[in-house]
Amino acid sequence: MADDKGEQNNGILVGILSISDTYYNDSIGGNQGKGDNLRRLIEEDKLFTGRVVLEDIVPDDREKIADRLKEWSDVRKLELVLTTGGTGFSPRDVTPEATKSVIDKEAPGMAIAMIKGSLDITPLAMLTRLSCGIRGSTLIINLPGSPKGSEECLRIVSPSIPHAVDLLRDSRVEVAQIHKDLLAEGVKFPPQGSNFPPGHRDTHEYQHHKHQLEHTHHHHHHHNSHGDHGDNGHSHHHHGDKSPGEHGHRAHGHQSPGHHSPSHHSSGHHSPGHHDHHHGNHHGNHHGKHGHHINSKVDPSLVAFRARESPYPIITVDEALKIVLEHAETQKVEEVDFRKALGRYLAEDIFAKDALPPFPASIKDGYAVIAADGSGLRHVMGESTAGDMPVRKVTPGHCMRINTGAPLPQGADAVIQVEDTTLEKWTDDGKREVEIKLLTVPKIGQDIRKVGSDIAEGSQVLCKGQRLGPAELGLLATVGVTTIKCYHAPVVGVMSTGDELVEPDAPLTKGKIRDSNRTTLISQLTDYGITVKDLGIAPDTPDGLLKLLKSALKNAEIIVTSGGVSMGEKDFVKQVLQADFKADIHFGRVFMKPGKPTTFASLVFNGVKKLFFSLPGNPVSALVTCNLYVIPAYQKMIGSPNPRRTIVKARIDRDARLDPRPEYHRVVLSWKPDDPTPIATSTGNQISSRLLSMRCANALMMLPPKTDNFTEVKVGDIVDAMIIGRI
Ligand SMILES: Nc1nc2c(c(=O)[nH]1)N[C@H]1C(S)=C(S)[C@@H](COP(=O)(O)OP(=O)(O)OC[C@H]3O[C@@H](n4cnc5c(N)ncnc54)[C@H](O)[C@@H]3O)O[C@H]1N2
Ligand code: MOO
Ligand SMILES: [Mg+2]
Repeated sequence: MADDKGEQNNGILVGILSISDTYYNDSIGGNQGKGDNLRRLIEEDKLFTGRVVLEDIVPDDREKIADRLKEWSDVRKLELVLTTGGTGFSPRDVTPEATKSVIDKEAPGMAIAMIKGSLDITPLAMLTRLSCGIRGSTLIINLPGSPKGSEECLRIVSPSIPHAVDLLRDSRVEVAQIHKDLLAEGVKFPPQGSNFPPGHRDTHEYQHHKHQLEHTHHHHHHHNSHGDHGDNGHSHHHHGDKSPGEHGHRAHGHQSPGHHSPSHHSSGHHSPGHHDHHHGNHHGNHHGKHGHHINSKVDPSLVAFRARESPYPIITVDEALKIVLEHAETQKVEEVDFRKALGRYLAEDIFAKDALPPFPASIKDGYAVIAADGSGLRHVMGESTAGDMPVRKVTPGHCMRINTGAPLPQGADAVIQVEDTTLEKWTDDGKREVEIKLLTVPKIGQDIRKVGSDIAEGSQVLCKGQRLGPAELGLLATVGVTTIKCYHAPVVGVMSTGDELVEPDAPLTKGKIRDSNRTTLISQLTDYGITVKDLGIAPDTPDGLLKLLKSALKNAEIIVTSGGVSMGEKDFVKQVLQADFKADIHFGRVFMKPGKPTTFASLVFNGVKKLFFSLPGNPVSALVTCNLYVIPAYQKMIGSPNPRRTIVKARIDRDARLDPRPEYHRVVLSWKPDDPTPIATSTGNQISSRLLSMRCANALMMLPPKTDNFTEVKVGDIVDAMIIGRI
């Protein structure tokens, strides 16, 4: 597994990196042939058995050189990288510095040999600064810039190169072999998927797993035969790990020996592939404030040992949501000021201590009268306005001006609205009404709200478990209950991960994209009244992730990350959660589109249960899975009796082909005048990188997975749609 036979037969895989400002500028649009002499030495003169597979020119720029060296060793997996140029004394010469910044180990002997050999030829060799070393399993050798100098130096070190490369290859094979042997001896590596499903952790299962570790293609009967192929063009059909709805047994992926398999039951031996030295953080931990180094147990250099199939069983959305809701425990009750309680759930019943209205109150602007007087003339004796209690009593033949909401004066038993009266007599200055005429016959109680007619004294106005929206908070204000018992509202921390990410206001430099997930996730959560903590961007390194996640634990109870959960060799989130935090990974894959690598984990920190939602990095996947899992979990924690999303029926506006995975197709729901069923208008291309497919979407049309007989839905079909936005 560690070595491809073909590679060995063709000799050492070599890259030649020329470093020169001048050559770089001249070379734009075409390689100027710098480094050709070295290629000839290898391929024609056969200095050693090798093949030059990559050649490039970069300017004398430390970062550019370092980036290329990292790419060639980590991604391109070259076995030998020769640099030529940038090794002198001029201020622009930075090749040795760039090299030193990326290598794990120096190989000073090679540099000494080259300098010693060159000194025999010219004393000017004293001015050559060369660095050689090893990054991962790649040997990097600096050579001088001049064709003559570089050739001489390569000749000097070439006898040692094949053996050096062999040793680096061997170490890979050896590590793999050691772990294979350990497995054969029955050393307890954590069983795969041992956290899932939660009810299946018995010893029997565990033993069963141990025996299965090497024979991983282990099929169980599924009730459901959907394979999972063809997602976004990655259409490898794996076996064994695609078992939607699989109960009772976990699916088994292929265990790579150095891979941290998903478990917290690690018996002190959780990192079989871990070397006892720690690598520096090659990628620069840009969050390091104090220069304090935190070391993750995850070794980022073991690229070759990453799992080639996900060890996490794929589970259905229903199962995933059930697990999430089981772990999202309703929080403890706390007292809060009602002004801070919008969106929260009551943990107590609320009663009215007073009646509303507390006095008989007028419903109209008009006159308080005695009904028995009938219609006709009344002498106006004064007024009752809101906010005052009238002192005078209405006597027969009299009336009192009254406003809406004002207390009914004593003696009166009806209100006549001003529209039903005429003014008969008034004072010359126009300041006083003296006599009016009622045009209608008043009835007792007319236009009067009785005491307690809105809220009776002592009655229950709110119940435990009700959500506090605007009206409910208004009721609390009305009854004067300003401190209430609610379920604790956890703080949600939101973090992006990825070396490619820059802040939205930053200019785009090479290879970078702007971080949109923090914006979408923070906004989505804030929209639900959630207190959100922005945790920033973590780099794609175990150390960087560890550091940011550690601080996240102190600041948040639910931690939402995006990115770094799939199969990439830089996808370290799951490994760090498991190896460094000993987190319980409840699931690591869900049979859905988008959102397949959605990961959910928990751990107890300082006595508090913390939940981790590690959402996929694709912008749509992150936002959809936040809606599907994070929001229901939060709702459950703050006491919602019904935390699941609302699902309605909708009519699809076009034909849509089904995906092998159940799809959450983004739509805009709208209503036509004569049709009670909403129309679901698709947002178009549903690829999970396309955030435009979420634009204005207020629902997710829940399309079933494709089967042999059922491959598409047709325009006009009625489908389930999950409401995720304002309707
Ligand atoms: N070999 C396989 N590759 C992939 C699989 C798989 O099963 N096997 N699954 C694919 C699926 S499905 C998804 S979804 C993605 C999920 O990837 P990760 O969660 O590991 O995320 P990254 O690799 O870090 O990023 C994916 C993508 O999203 C962009 N991204 C990440 N963070 C942000 C952000 N904050 N703002 C904007 N864009 C972001 C990132 O640049 C990548 O383009 O994996 C598939 N691969
Ligand atoms: O396709 Mo992934 O499942 O985009 O989220
Ligand atoms: Mg990835």
